[in-house]
Amino acid sequence: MQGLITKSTGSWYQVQTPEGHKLDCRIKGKFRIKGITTTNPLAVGDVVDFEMEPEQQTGVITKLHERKNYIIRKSINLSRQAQIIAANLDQAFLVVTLASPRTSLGFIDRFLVTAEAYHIPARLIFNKLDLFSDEGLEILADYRAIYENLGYPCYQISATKNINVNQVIEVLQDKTSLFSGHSGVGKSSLINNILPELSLRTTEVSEWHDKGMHTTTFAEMYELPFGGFIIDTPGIREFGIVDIEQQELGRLFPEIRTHMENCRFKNCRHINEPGCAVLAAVETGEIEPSRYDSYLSMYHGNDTRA
Ligand SMILES: Nc1nc2c(ncn2[C@@H]2O[C@H](COP(=O)(O)OP(=O)(O)OP(=O)(O)O)[C@@H](O)[C@H]2O)c(=O)[nH]1
Ligand SMILES: [Zn+2]
Repeated sequence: MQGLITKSTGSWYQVQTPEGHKLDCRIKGKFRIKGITTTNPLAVGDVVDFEMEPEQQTGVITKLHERKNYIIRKSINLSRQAQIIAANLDQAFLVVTLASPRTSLGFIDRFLVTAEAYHIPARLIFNKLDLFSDEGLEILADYRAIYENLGYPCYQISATKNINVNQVIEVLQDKTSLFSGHSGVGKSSLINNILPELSLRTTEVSEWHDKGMHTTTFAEMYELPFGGFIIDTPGIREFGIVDIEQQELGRLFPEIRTHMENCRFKNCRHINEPGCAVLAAVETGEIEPSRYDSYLSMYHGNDTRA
């Protein structure tokens, strides 16, 4: 039988059947991804085959279907292992606030670069619109201009005052959408607004806890009544990209990607090389300084690893 993993603890997986039944499953055998070592073999969004365990209410996962994409984070320990957060995503949202808490442009850029690396369309949600001063609204307009020019759709909403949330809902239908963001930006408020019946599901979560399982660091998937799924990523502070070569980093910035073809040297790092078209575009303002700063900081971050 085929199913979709909607919840995971690392040892137990909740699998949803096409009929909507949910079943706790374990894994049989090994599931490995070529090229990277992961702490968890399967994640929410994975499509799997499973069998019922004889005389049990539980199942055994026997096969992982090929993933369209997946997103990982680096493990907290130093083992260079990665944790798969979710698989088979259609799009990823970052919930951002300009104040309490303030999301930095660097953090936004890291999220976008990660999404680019995994070929996942990304969108930005600026939340707590009701709290914005006139000055705040100007900053917001500047931020939107930066990211919309790069092709990332932006939304300005209030999750609790229900402003423009419908614009977000409109792009969720029949898609699997990941939601991420700093703690306190209102991600839970937004998801509760989108899925008012979620309080019903939180009961399920506590039942799950009674089994002695930890859900805190694992993403969770919720089905939308109008088709599609949303994936909440609690406790995930930052995504990581495993094995991204420094040479490839520029390609993950759309505006660097368009200029780098014109650099004098094929292996230009866009740092201080003569004839660098990227540096020239930073000079003219065609490339936003904050974006270029993010490129440099990520480039050097990768440098320390090598
Ligand atoms: N004024 C205002 N407050 C909001 C809005 N959205 C969320 N909040 C408040 O911000 C605080 C944090 O919201 P949460 O939804 O818990 O934030 P979160 O991002 O899920 O945070 P974690 O649960 O820690 O991951 C709460 O006090 C919310 O009521 C908004 O649009 N406007
Ligand atoms: Zn260059």
